[in-house]
Amino acid sequence: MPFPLGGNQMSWTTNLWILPVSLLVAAVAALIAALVPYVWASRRPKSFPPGPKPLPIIGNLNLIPPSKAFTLFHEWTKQYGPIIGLKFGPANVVVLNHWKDVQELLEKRGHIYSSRPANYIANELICKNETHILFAPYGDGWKVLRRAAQGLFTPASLASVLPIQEAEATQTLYDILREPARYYEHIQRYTTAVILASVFGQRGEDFNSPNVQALYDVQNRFTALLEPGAAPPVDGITFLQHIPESLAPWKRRAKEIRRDQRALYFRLLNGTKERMQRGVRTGCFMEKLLDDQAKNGLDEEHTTYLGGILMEAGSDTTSSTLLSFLLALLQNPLALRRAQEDVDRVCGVERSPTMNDLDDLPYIEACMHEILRWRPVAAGGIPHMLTQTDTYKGYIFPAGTIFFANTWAIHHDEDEYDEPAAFNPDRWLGGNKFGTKENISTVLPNEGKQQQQLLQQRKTSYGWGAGRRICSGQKMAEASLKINIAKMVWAFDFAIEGADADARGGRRPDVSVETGYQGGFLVCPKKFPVRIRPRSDKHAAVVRREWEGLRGFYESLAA
Ligand code: HEM
Repeated sequence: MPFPLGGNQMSWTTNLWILPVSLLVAAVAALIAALVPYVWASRRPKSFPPGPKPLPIIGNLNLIPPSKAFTLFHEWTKQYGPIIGLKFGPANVVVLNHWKDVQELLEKRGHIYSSRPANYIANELICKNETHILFAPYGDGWKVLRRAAQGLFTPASLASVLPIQEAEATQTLYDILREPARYYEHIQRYTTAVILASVFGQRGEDFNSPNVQALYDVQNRFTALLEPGAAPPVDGITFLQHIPESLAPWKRRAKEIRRDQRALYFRLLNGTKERMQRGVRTGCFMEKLLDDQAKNGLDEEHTTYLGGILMEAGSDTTSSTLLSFLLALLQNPLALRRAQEDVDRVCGVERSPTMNDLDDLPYIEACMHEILRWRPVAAGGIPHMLTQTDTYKGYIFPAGTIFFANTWAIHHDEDEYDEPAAFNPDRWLGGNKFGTKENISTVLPNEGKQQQQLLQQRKTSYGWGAGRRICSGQKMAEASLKINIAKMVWAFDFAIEGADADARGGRRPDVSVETGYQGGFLVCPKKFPVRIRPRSDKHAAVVRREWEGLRGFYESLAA
């Protein structure tokens, strides 16, 4: 039957030609119809904060680099001010670059600024059923997970983890003494081993241990898949979610990550369960979680994932920060000497620092604050989503707007900090609680009440996020950072590889966040050349002796 277009005088060949053209026209019309809502949605909303002009459909995505966008946003503050409004396709995005706005919005108005944006790959393909506390939307599911997680972070639980953190830091010194060239892996091992022991009661003896390896492998693949460009923009242009798996390699990758992640998390949980069945308990967090499963309202799946995700959240965040610290020492050798004076004053050469010493080590504390400021590990912030329309400083933020607290800009603000690009722990001394320029954070009596209140609520670091989603593991991470910083500077001299005694010459490492750091979601230095030597034979002997003394402790944990 001829195609009824153009009358009966048309030949059959013309009809055959018209058929595909009309199909094409219909397809193009359907595509245009499908895209119209996206073109419409990529326009800037009314009274939105200033920002670059968006393009149809993609909005400002053409301007956003695949990683380290936080430095670009910081740069843009000169043009647009501290609150920047952007369009990521149809999504409204606001970047907050000043701590005061983070405090006013994410913190004070936390009841509406605490959800997470849709993340199809993380929430629907990899960690289904709201099992991932970091990605879960604000609501009952997240609240149950958060409440259960808090069990690990009560003062009593945190105190019970301190001996593990100290023991693992002692092993890290021993590992670095034996194999200084593998310093990077030894530090990565430390953070995973602490969570393996405190959460699962299991041992992460070496970076090559199967569980440590499996964690970093799955974690790296997971974060790589979430990087912009690794998959089509399925959260903005949602019909792309329906691409069949045979045409979507990213779906296959997600499936494989899910398979390997589940295998690891269930293997760990089963290991803990088997040990409990044999009547052996280490007091780890999973034991409590399994005992209280009914009370916590967590099923097997959510219990397993909570443990696994604590390991994810606590591993490369803390290790990347410690690695940045070593890099910083190469930029500022004076800070190393000052830190060594601090620990020597308290410990001498007979023993390395312990948890009990930390309150007497102000320079070590200053080093921790400074490294969190200089190289905040989640520098661009973890996105928060607004759940109802809000107004602020004359702007209107529609419900669903995504907020980033740009920690990089907050902590590199030249109005707040002297020479923000320099690693200088001294800025935190002399009672300077925020490491800021003189007097800038002082609460003045003649200041308005609201301003006074704001200054009183200021956080030392915004590197832990803000509001109801603030990092649950902050206290645990701080203890890890301080004990490792204290022990490492006590035991070793860190210098530029190939340099003379005054650290002149040699292979200068690249400290630039742009070029010396890996791409990706977390700010982690690339492996850098560093010469690590024990400060003396005596220091080396103490490191060996202290490690030997802890053998029994390590053996109490399952391999
Ligand atoms: C230097 C180390 C660490 C840094 C800088 C860090 C930073 C952060 C940041 C920025 C967030 C997002 C906060 C927000 O959305 O406002 C976060 C969330 C979280 N962190 Fe950490 N973190 C660290 C270590 C840890 C450790 C050791 C643990 C646990 C063992 C942990 C557990 C969590 C959890 C469970 C969340 C999810 C909170 C939620 O969405 O409700 N973190 N962390």
